[in-house]
Amino acid sequence: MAEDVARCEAVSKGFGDVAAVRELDLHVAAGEVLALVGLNGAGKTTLMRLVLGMVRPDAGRVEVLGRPVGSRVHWAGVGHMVDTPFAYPELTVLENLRAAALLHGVPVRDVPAVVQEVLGQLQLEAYAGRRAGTLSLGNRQRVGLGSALAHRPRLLVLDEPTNALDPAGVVLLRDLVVNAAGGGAGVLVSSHHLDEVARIADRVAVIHAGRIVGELDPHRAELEQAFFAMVYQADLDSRSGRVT
Ligand SMILES: Nc1ncnc2c1ncn2[C@@H]1O[C@H](COP(=O)(O)OP(=O)(O)OP(=O)(O)O)[C@@H](O)[C@H]1O
Repeated sequence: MAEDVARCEAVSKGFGDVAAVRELDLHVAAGEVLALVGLNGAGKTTLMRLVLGMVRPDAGRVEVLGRPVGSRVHWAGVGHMVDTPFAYPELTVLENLRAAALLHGVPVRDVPAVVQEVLGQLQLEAYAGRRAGTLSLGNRQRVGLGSALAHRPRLLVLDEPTNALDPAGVVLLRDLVVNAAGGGAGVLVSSHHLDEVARIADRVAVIHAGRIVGELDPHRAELEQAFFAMVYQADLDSRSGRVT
């Protein structure tokens, strides 16, 4: 069985009186794409930020690449795009990709080839010399994805990576995610687009009110209907006191 590249055990995180993530268990195995779907405010971003060590859990344990977050996680083995795609606005696209590769530990001699490959994969060649701050949101998202992927991470965490992409970008992303998993990476990706998720995910976890309330088979028909049925049932269970 493939090793887990990310693992959450009974993880909780609150903000004031909002329980954003509640006693949540999750694992992502090497070579699989796990999609996280949920309504607005369900806890997707918070969960990803917990996995990436960007916020500290109130309770529970998060492990990345076999190490508890908070200890010596090999972060160079992780790639992510969460929240607004990160890019240094004053640097060009090429310089941003170079910086990301170096920061993620790509050996200096390999950086030019890695950057050229990513420019090609994300069809950013025409923008290589443009300052990132002058790009459209979709192209910044492509740079963010390139920065997350260039070093071939073992764990890839992408929060709604398609939200600013055009249809061509969506197709590119799909291929990149599937290829990353094919190469052995574990991918945790959130999305609001169930159709899109069905094309790339091995498993689909439904998060609702901070909990994983079930998994959907991405190959089943009527995925949307099954999603809403699961969310509705979770609300009923919670009201009837079966889940607090
Ligand atoms: N820094 C914060 N301070 C206060 N509340 C927060 C903070 N971050 C998240 N929350 C709250 O936690 C809950 C979960 O938010 P989160 O952003 O994780 O949801 P989401 O599933 O990613 O939503 P969306 O689909 O809208 O992006 C929400 O009620 C949100 O308002």
